[in-house]
Amino acid sequence: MTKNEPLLQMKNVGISFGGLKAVSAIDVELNQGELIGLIGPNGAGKTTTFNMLTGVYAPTEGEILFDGKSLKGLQPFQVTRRGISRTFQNIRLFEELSVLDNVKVAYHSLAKHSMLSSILRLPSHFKGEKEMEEKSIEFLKIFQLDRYMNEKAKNLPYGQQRRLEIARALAAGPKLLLLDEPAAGMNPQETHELMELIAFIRKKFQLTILLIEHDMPLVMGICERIYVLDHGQLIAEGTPEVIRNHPKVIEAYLGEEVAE
Ligand SMILES: Nc1ncnc2c1ncn2[C@@H]1O[C@H](COP(=O)(O)OP(=O)(O)OP(=O)(O)O)[C@@H](O)[C@H]1O
Repeated sequence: MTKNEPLLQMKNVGISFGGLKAVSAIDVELNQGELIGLIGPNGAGKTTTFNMLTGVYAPTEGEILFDGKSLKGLQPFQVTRRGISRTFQNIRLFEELSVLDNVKVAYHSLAKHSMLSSILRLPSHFKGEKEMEEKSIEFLKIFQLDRYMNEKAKNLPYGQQRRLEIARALAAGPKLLLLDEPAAGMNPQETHELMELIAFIRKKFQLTILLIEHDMPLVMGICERIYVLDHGQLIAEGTPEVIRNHPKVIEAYLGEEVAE
């Protein structure tokens, strides 16, 4: 990737499920370090877009370039290794595992030490394991979750479970972080803390972030630019100010949420 090239380029990317065009030839560009929103009414194609970016679905049209290289044909774990991590709309933690193990699992998926050394329990395995544990604890500290590290994930309060999901996504060392409705189900206080956390991790880890969110004050408050999807089409793109006043966006939302 040259210095001025976007980190992510979606060129005419779309996908059909049978007769339904869920996403239709969209163009999205994210520059290194940007925090960008992806909004739209229910069923607009936002999560489907994330699924195409992470190798869950293969686009039926267009191409996706990440860090200058095509993502075509990659499986989700390969996309993670290239540097794209995500969280899910419905929290997906290993509920019965400890908070610490939930983060360690993310390291395991990237582990450099070989399967053989792990089976044979060679010294390199223990070194790798110890390093993973130390790094995982570091992440938990950043998210103020270290005091819960031996607790089962399912026992954490809801807002903390969402934070743990983000911690786990970050443990994979992404360049691009995709957050799918991270504030869903949070109370205003938790949402406010989440906004601060997103701003903080973005700086600390020099991340580029794409954020799906229905909480308009949150999106308008922290995103530099916003893409708006409606019925699988990209209907607008621009700064929060532009989006707030965009006739097509107001129409898609029936003028309510965005104008507030
Ligand atoms: N695997 C699939 N098979 C068939 N249709 C699908 C599949 N995945 C998504 N769709 C359809 O694609 C459209 C877009 O769905 P998507 O979940 O991306 O919307 P969304 O914008 O994320 O909505 P929400 O805000 O409700 O989460 C919907 O009509 C949905 O039913």
